[in-house]
Amino acid sequence: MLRSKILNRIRLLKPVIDRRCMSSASKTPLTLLEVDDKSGIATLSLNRPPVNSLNIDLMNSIIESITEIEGNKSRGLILTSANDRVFCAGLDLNELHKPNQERLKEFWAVFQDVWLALHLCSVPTAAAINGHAPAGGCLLATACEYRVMLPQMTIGLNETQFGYMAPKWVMLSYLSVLPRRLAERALTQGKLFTTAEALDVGLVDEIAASKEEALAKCSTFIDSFSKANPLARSLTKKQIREPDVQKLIADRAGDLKECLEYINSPLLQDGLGAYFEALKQKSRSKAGKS
Ligand SMILES: CCCCCC/C=C\CC(=O)SCCNC(=O)CCNC(=O)[C@H](O)C(C)(C)COP(=O)(O)OP(=O)(O)OC[C@H]1O[C@@H](n2cnc3c(N)ncnc32)[C@H](O)[C@@H]1OP(=O)(O)O
Repeated sequence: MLRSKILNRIRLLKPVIDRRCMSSASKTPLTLLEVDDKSGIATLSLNRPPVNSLNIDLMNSIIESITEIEGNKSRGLILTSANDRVFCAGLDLNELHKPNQERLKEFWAVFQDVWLALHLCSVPTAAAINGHAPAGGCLLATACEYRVMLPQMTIGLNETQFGYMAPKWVMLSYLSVLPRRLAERALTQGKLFTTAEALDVGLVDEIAASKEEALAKCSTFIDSFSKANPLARSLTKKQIREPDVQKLIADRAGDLKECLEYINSPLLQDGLGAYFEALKQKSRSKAGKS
């Protein structure tokens, strides 16, 4: 009785996800999903060159893969990148800069969905962070239960550096990993932590010398649940994560409204435009040098 009550409650908490993965214009798969026959662990690799920036298609592809992993009885999920320099560059700035308003609404709803899907994923989750993970990339990593990172990369919620304030639920993801005082300072500074700093403050759990080692450490973490009953484990995770999730689910429309106003404000658009242009300039001068 109690169990079915809890299950019903959890079902209500789960976002309704009814989207099919859309292929990009180039028809390359935006995510690669492999399930290891022996271990039963699924590895989901982000595969949107050049930097796995999160557009609607990539986020839908992640959601679809998570749904598949939950349905196919995988024992755990490892999130990683097919790119060996960048785990995920965060939200696709093309979606935020001078946006089409209808598309922006869809984009924000899918962004909320992808976080909810990963944050509430019923199987154990770990991120093998084999490249830089700024902003939305950091958010994906912190939605996972465990993080292993390669040396000499950066990770953090750097939104204030390009003029944005992260939404409350994005901040909560940080607060679930970092002590409050540290999270406040890092968020207000828009700090990007180096791998060594991230380990020091507990933003990542381990450092690995190679992607293979990171994947192995993530598998070991997932194996650590072998003695736990899967249903009891997933219900426990959801109960603990519920307060953060409820804040967003209870007011998705309010979050969307706030974000649209915020993104469309001229000051933010100007700041974002300058930031994006500087990124493009840096990329051009790098290409010129090589
Ligand atoms: C309510 C307001 C919204 C709040 C929402 C809160 C949550 C998340 C917000 C975000 O995620 S916004 C995105 C923030 N992302 C960043 O600040 C990262 C920016 N990128 C980088 O720092 C670097 O690109 C990198 C990830 C460290 C990789 O460096 P690398 O040297 O390998 O590559 P680059 O030469 O810099 O870039 C290659 C190519 O990719 C383009 N690009 C990079 N990042 C993005 C991006 N986020 N969106 C779109 N495009 C991106 C970059 O311009 C280059 O393109 P070309 O100029 O060569 O065409």
